[in-house]
Amino acid sequence: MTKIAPSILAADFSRMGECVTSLEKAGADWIHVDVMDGHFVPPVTFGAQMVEAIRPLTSLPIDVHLMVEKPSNQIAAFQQAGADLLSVHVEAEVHLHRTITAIKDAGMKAGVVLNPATPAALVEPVLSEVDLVLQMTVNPGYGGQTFISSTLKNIARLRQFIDEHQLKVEIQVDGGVDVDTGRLCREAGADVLVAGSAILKTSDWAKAIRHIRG
Ligand SMILES: O=C(CO)[C@H](O)[C@H](O)COP(=O)(O)O
Ligand SMILES: [Fe+2]
Repeated sequence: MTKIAPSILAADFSRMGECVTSLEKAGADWIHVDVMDGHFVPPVTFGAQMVEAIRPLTSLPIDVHLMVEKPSNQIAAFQQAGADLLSVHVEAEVHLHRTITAIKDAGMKAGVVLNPATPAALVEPVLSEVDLVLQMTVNPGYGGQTFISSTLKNIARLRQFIDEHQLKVEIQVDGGVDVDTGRLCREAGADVLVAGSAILKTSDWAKAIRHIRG
């Protein structure tokens, strides 16, 4: 079954705790935390302290999407805060293999992330080492953007590579995902759909999660 990872970027930040407990009740599979540093992407959001704050409120896996320069500097802080999965952008990390190894050595699952214009081939050498590959379906930095359909080709290519090599890697997609674009991503081979606006900006989160899951 397709997993749904609601992004708390779309939450009311003054009611974050309530938001996380409501998402769990509404049927979310993971909680997606978008960390932005004002350098890799223009906005600044939150860091390991947010993970520490929400960790006691949910038993769901906390899935951290690091949109930061020098992601290796953040590994210890997110491990101590209780993150389950740490994903780093291939565009932000020169020593990708070393950073993936450090994330796994710290006891977390490791993910690699591709921007829409980054060729999928760039992560193929490390796919046997990671738990997750995240294909961005918008340019990172903001919620509520329009899905970029040319990314579907990357999703299909990743699916083919993973199946051909019989790898245990989940394909996650993130950005502009709703009922319609979520279906296209599932058909292209995605396993985990991140959705912010299409869940949190509606009045019935359980219904939105059910419909996006398909
Ligand atoms: O990584 C992200 C932005 O960089 C967010 O996870 C993503 O944009 C989710 O928001 P929405 O579903 O509203 O597009
Ligand atoms: Fe994200």
